[in-house]
Parts: sequence; structure tokens; C-alpha cells
Amino acid sequence: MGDILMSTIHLHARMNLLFASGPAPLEVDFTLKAGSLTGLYGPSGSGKTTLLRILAGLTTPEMGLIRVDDQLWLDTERRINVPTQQRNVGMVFQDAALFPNMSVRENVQFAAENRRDPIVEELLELAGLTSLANRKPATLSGGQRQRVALIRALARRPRMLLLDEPFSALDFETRAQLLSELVRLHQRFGTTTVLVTHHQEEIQRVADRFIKLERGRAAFIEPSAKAQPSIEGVITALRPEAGLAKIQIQVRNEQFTLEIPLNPSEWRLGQTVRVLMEPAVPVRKLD
Ligand SMILES: Nc1ncnc2c1ncn2[C@@H]1O[C@H](COP(=O)(O)OP(=O)(O)OP(=O)(O)O)[C@@H](O)[C@H]1O
Repeated sequence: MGDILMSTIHLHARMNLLFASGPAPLEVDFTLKAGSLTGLYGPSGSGKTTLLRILAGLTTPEMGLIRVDDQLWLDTERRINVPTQQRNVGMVFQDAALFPNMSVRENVQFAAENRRDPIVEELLELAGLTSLANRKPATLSGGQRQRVALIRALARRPRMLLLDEPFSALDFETRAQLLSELVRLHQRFGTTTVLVTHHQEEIQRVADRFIKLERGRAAFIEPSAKAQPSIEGVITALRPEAGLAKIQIQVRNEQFTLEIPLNPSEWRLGQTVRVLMEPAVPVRKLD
């Protein structure tokens, strides 16, 4: 699919906001590398949604410049402000907001350039939704609905994908699954993506960079500079079985069993071990 666009996005904006603690400006100036995935986090009311709305053209800052490759989407000085419909931005929110009277396939087709665009079937397949393609959104689980919303946003071949806490209403396991799916789709299409999350530890391994917002101020954090979340436990049983080492670990009052395809000859009972919490997705890096 040669027509997928990987865009470099530059945003410089200043906007006076009324925070819970009083008025203060949202001030940001950054470049999102083509094909990157940026995690955006910060306390409630720090300006995350406003930042996405500025990128999408739903909110206009007092001063701002948005350049997407060689196109100017916003230049307040020169009174340039490309409307949302012409910016070609894919958006997914916490609520999937699918068309209830359309099937899964029709929802995706509606977003694509035309009904027969091969991207529709490819996206359904990639998201494991082919068998559910004729179902209506009301008959799907919350996780499946968010999956449809995600591929519907990609069916437009957007220049930028803005995800505002799309998985936060889901349970831990479903969130982890959808995150793996998002990474797979991102690796396939490379759409420059911003993902707002309250669970930054869960996207630690998948984001190229993080932007932390605090009362309108942005700090940039490289994932490698952050510690992996982990828990400590004690080995309470070692059971080698058919090429697998079964290790029982006690963490506080709970027992966990790990199965590892190695002979852990150096491990011993009572040893303290650290278990890293990593989502089951491949580590990825941009140059
Ligand atoms: N157009 C506007 N003019 C002035 N203030 C605004 C405007 N839009 C939002 N605000 C204020 O800016 C602050 C940031 O809001 P925003 O929704 O961007 O935060 P958030 O980080 O997305 O929060 P949450 O995590 O709770 O969704 C809030 O205090 C909000 O009231």
C-alpha cells in the first residue's frame, strides 16, 4: 500500500487556558518524527485533550503554527487555519462513537476512500475482525468496538493519528491486547501517532518518546531514561519439567508460577528475583 503517508509534524502553540488552579498558558513547541509514536500524559486537566484538539483543528490557539511535512495547517500570524475536514487526522476517543446502524465493515468502508478500497479488508484482517465484519457495534464487546474505531481511523490513511485515552475504559488484560494491536498496526502503517494515556507505564516499551504535560508546560522524556516497573518476589519452588523450569515466586501474599524454557542452574530457593512488567509487544525503535 504505497500511498500511506508518514508525516513529520511540527507544532508551536500558545493558548491561555483556565486551569482549576487559575489562568495559565498552554505553551508547546515540538516536532513529531515521521512514523513515531508519542505517549502524552499528565495529571487530569493539564491540557492533553486541548493539545490534541489544536492538532486536529477543533480548537484554535491565540498563537500557533502547525507544519505537516511541507504543508501549513495553521499559522495564526498569516491567518492560515486549515479546517479539520481537510487536515486528514484520524481520531479515537474513549468512546468508540461508531455508527450504530452500520456493520463493522460498513463503518470502516465509510471512512475509506471508497467501499472497495483494499485497505478495508486488510485492516479487518489485521485487527482480527473479519469474522465480526457483518455484526453491528451494539453486539460487540467494548474492546472490539475500540478495535473497530482504531481501524476506522486508519482507513482514511491519515497523516496523523490522535488517540485520546482510547483504551482506558477497558480492563487491564483487554488494554494490553489492544496496545499490542495498536503496535502491530503502527508497525504496518507507520502513521505518526500521539497516544494520550493515564497508564504511561503500560506504553513504556512501545512509545518512541513521551510528552509530560503539567499545567500547560511540556517536558520530553525518552523511554529509555525511565525505570521499568517491576515487582520483587522470593523463589519458593523450582520444578524442572520437560525442558521447562517452573518457578514459584511469592510476591507479598500471592504465589505466581513462571514457566521458563531454560535450565536455571544458578537459581536457588529463597533467592530474591525481580519480575519486570512488560507488555507482550516487541521492542521497537526509530533511528
Ligand atoms: N477553550 C478553552 N479556553 C479556556 N480554558 C480551556 C479551554 N479548553 C479547556 N480549557 C481548560 O484547560 C484545562 C485543560 O483541559 P484539558 O481537557 O485539555 O485537560 P486534560 O489534560 O485532557 O484533562 P483530563 O485528563 O481530565 O481529560 C482545563 O482546566 C480546562 O477547563
